[in-house]
Amino acid sequence: MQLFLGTVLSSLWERAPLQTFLLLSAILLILAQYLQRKRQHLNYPPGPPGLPIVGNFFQMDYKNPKIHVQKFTKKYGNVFCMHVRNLTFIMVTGLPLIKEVLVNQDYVFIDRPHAPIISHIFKSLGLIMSNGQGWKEQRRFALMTLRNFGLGKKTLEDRIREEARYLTDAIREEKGQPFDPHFQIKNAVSNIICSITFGHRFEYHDSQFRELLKSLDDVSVLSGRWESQLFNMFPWIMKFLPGAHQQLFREWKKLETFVENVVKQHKEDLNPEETLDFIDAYLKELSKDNIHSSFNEKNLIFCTLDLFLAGTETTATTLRWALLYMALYPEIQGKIQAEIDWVVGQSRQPTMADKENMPYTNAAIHEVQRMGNVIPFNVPRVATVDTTVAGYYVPKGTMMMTNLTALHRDPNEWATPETFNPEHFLENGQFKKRESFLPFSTGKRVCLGELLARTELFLFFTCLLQKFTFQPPPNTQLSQDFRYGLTLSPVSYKICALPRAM
Ligand code: HEM
Repeated sequence: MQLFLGTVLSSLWERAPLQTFLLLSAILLILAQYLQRKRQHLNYPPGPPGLPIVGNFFQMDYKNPKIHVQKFTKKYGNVFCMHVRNLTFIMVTGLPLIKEVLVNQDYVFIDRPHAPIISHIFKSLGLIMSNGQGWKEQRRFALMTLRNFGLGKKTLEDRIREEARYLTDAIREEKGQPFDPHFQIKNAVSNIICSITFGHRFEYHDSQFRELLKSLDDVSVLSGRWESQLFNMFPWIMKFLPGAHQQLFREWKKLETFVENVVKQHKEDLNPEETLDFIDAYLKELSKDNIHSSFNEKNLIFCTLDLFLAGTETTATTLRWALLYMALYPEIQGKIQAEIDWVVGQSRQPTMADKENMPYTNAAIHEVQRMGNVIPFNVPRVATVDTTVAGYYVPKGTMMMTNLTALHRDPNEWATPETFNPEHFLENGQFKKRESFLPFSTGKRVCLGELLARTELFLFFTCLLQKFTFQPPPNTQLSQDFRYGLTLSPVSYKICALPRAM
């Protein structure tokens, strides 16, 4: 049949290429409309009509997805549907619907989708992209081990404060001259999760570790490229074609090899009497020899990689936004410094106990997270059974995205949604929690590192502002431009860190 069609088409093409092209386009359009009507008939959420095979691929803005998401939300409402080849995904907007998906129907949407690119990189292992019993076991173990290594306790707080001292020393070395704080911040943040997982920190001048952080950065940027999205559609072709996705795989492999070597070293040095870090704790779990559990060496490597990736990228990006906003809003920076001086002074480092006496600083950190919005559409979920959302039919296997961007910029919720304004989190001078603020998501799959991230953000931020005033370099206009990847991050910028007079 295919051969017959192919022969007919090629002879038509030879005789009348233009007419054949028009005929084919008309057939494709009719087919697209037919599929669209079929979807409406089944009460699928509305959405832009797509082309056969490629679906809505060409209607998406890969550099700034906010643009097409905003456009389609305006046109089709708070639940709209798009598809790219055989992947169908739905975007929900607005707090009630986000809660419906992440909280009320948490067990329906508990799993992650297995789009080709996700399966290729994460192999359905680890913490972020695993599902089912394996995910439950790994998440429980990771949470317990993080607590055993000081999460929520003084020991980890002291570790972060010590790292903040290294960071302030490194920034002081810049002598108030313009510099890009990207890698110093990334190194400092990464050292916290590295000391929990690998058992040690890395010097800021360690060129090998710098290379690794660069790979992490590349992984984040390259995942947002259109070639990586094309891999989701045609993995069997894209596997052989050059492009950003191939570099993404190479950079990820470098990270994987690094962790494999660290695990190998830990196996050689393992002392049954001592558990020094996450890898040691996991190796001991492996020695329990429960063949039915999800604990195995491959999963150890992927859990460690996930902690390294998630524990570095998001928090470091948030802190980069924080310094940028401080330089852009000197008055707000001045108020935060006044609060730090009043509550902490200059003779000691800030501690977590200071937080409750520092409502303005706490509000400013929340505002950095609202404006920075580092995970704009949350990490995707998938419907594990057929269900309905807002009355629309959502079949099993549909990818579900939750629109945190619209939530964090909702003009009905925030007085000045597009402007940095810590007052959003204050009431009568006291810190006020906001329901429409979900940077760590919510429900059973909420960010596993939320407590760690909050502790790091507060301590790094206050320690830096205690010692420096951040300013744009002379005659320079700092921009709030961003780049999309695994996280939404500011484009590289240079800044001056002027030591504060003591
Ligand atoms: C400002 C910093 C951070 C932000 C904004 C953030 C945000 C998020 C979000 C939105 C999710 C998806 C949750 C969902 O699907 O509902 C997530 C998942 C996750 N985060 Fe974070 N995160 C941050 C820091 C961290 C840190 C420091 C760690 C390190 C321990 C971490 C580890 C994870 C892991 C392992 C997951 C996957 C959880 C699962 O699927 O069960 N995150 N994070």
